[in-house]
Amino acid sequence: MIKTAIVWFKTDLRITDNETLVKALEKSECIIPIYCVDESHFKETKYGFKKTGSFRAQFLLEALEDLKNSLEKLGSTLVILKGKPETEIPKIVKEFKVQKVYAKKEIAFEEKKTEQKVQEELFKLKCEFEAISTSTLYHAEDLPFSIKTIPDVFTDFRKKTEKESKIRPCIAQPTQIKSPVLPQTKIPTITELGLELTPLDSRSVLQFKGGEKEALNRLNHFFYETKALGTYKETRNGLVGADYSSKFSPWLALGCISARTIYFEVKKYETLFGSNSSTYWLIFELMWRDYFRFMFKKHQTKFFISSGIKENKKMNTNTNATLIADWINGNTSSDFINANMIELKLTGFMSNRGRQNVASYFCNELNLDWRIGTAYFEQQLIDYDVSSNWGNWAYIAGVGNDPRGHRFFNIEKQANEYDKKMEYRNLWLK
Ligand SMILES: Cc1cc2nc3c(=O)[nH]c(=O)nc-3n(C[C@H](O)[C@H](O)[C@H](O)COP(=O)(O)OP(=O)(O)OC[C@H]3O[C@@H](n4cnc5c(N)ncnc54)[C@H](O)[C@@H]3O)c2cc1C
Repeated sequence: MIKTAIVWFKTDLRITDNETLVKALEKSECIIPIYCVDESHFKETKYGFKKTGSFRAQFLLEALEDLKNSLEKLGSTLVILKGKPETEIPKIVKEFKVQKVYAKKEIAFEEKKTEQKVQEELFKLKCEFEAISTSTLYHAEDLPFSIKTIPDVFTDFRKKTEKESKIRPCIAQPTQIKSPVLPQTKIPTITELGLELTPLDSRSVLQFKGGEKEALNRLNHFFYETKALGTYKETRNGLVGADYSSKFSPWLALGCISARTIYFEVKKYETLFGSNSSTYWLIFELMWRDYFRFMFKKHQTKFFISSGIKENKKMNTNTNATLIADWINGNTSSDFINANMIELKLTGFMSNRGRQNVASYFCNELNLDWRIGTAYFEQQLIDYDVSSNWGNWAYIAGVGNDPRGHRFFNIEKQANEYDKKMEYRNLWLK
């Protein structure tokens, strides 16, 4: 038994189905829950956009507040550290004679690099480190493939995985947490992060609020209050309103809810109200989320280079600032693109249908370097998730996992099909 361990929260801001937290509690007498506010997450990237914009930052701060409250109810708290994890975590290790640090396992390049740096510093202090995979529906070890042999075509991955792999049960939340006397720390304000709170636009699909409690409220609303889950497959290409799709993405991105929790709740819903193609389709979409994560594990940094996972494919390198600004501000020649881009700018959210269209427009009609559009999404999206964002963009740019090679959306046709009555365009353009 270890005397004191740290639980380093990152994008797993929940206490239910959090294996990292539960494992640390099982193996140690007391734990120190920490979160590191790393300034570099709020700086500009090489593409000239912020790494985190105000919508996601605000959502993150709310999620931290909620996690802190939950931990306090269990007898502990959340220690907020400000600075680089590799500098700040060792300070706590020294002060509290911590023997082991538990954290969520990372898959993307920058996050893995930080994980490594922390590990190196801990090694010098003879402090152990364990990273645990907690963000996917299927555990990587339970897949019918090794990471290297996961097919580059989603359908091949899905069919075999559905047939041969099982989803592990959720892990119950702890009932009590023992911690040493910990310093009272403050969650920063959005201004302290160098950002400004953007007032909520009344046309926003939802008043997103960060935290596990809000994630569960949203699940309850979508599954039970409205039973919108039962018609999800028919409504999921919608553009207006809260319930055409689940809107789980911001909570999933920060780990306020686990994909497994959603899965088992779908199973419960199916027992109560029956299964249909809609209940299945939500799980199907969660498998896409898993897939991009596993693709990141397989191809690593390739998703950040111009040719993506397509060796040496020549791509547009155009960085025309006027075209980019017109796309961002909704000043293009397409009213459908403009409506979507204005929604993103003013709310931090855009439907999946919208995302596909604006990404295709950026790559295929404006012929710009796809990574610039991706980086703008990274700043702006309330639900930004490294693998889902870069993976989907690469897919549309024709350098990712699209078996067709290159998808070209006919924007006018899409607008006529999905916004026949101009309801969406009128909402954002008038
Ligand atoms: C260019 C582009 C960029 C995107 N960037 C992101 C991103 O940064 N973060 C993000 O979470 N999703 C991203 N998506 C995927 C998808 O658009 C959003 O997950 C979805 O619109 C969120 O709304 P929802 O929660 O109501 O989805 P629902 O339709 O209710 O789906 C349920 C969940 O399934 C997952 N999911 C659905 N579609 C996809 C998909 N295509 N890829 C991966 N996971 C999916 C999400 O976790 C989602 O919350 C992107 C898609 C495109 C085309």
